[in-house]
Amino acid sequence: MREKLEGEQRDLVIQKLKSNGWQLVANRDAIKKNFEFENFNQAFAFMTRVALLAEKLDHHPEWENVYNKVNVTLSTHDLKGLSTYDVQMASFMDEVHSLHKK
Ligand SMILES: C[C@H](O)[C@H](O)[C@H]1CNC2=NC(N)=NC(=O)C2=N1
Repeated sequence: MREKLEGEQRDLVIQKLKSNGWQLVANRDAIKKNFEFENFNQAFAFMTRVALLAEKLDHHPEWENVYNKVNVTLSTHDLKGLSTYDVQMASFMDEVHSLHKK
């Protein structure tokens, strides 16, 4: 279920995300992380796996890829903020990254 994160729940979630290398974006309610891989192939494999979940949830990352780097921002556009889907996407990305990293 997709819910906007608020109050204490939001604080707890953000604390956990920060401990996994996510940062709050300065001028909007969003989180970001830069992922690095061995090479382009690993980076693209990561993006392919993440894309399947994004389509399933109808929840898409803002991201850019240059060779072995994928810079990601997550936010829920129609709620103008962070939701449970951003947290789900972030943890999935961390999990997939740990399979693909050097
Ligand atoms: C029409 C379509 O369902 C919406 O535009 C979806 C697509 N993907 C999305 N992705 C994200 N991150 N936030 C949204 O609000 C969103 N909305």
